[in-house]
Amino acid sequence: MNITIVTVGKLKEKYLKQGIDEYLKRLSSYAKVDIIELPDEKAPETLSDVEMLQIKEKEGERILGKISADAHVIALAIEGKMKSSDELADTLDKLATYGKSKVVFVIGGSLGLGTSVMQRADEALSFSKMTFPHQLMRLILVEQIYRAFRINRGEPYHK
Ligand SMILES: C[S@@+](CC[C@H](N)C(=O)[O-])C[C@H]1O[C@@H](n2cnc3c(N)ncnc32)[C@H](O)[C@@H]1O
Repeated sequence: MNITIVTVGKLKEKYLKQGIDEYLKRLSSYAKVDIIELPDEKAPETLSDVEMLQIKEKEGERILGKISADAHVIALAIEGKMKSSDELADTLDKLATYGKSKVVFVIGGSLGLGTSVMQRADEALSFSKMTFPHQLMRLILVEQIYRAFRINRGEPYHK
């Protein structure tokens, strides 16, 4: 399976980078996982609703430019559907079974994801009602993808 994580905004924190690299290393035995980091638009503190929409759509164009037509897209969104780790594992297992070998996870920037990306997404996945910074979300996501592969292989993983 080819997994791509498309993210908006730079990963600046060294401690998060180390954690992400560790999970990418572990994941390399199970799947090809690539991270595409896209630049974010400058977002000053005070923005009108229209300006916010414009920023999200500009970032959205960049995101959509990285997604091929045959990919299954999972957009990370607070208002998406919550899943257990077993359910995410099952989703990835079913996609592999039905020949969907390209899976793209999308993490938005500080304003979130725009309408065009949400419309392209095959599903929206929520990690809780809480808001996580995009950099931390990247680490949480790679850990959960790793956990999913371990679950699907029936391999032990600390609870
Ligand atoms: C700082 S958050 C954006 C917050 C923005 N106000 C919103 O409502 O989407 C950056 C990105 O991290 C991801 N994210 C943050 N918290 C999340 C959660 N609880 N579940 C799923 N994705 C989340 C989303 O992709 C979001 O676009």
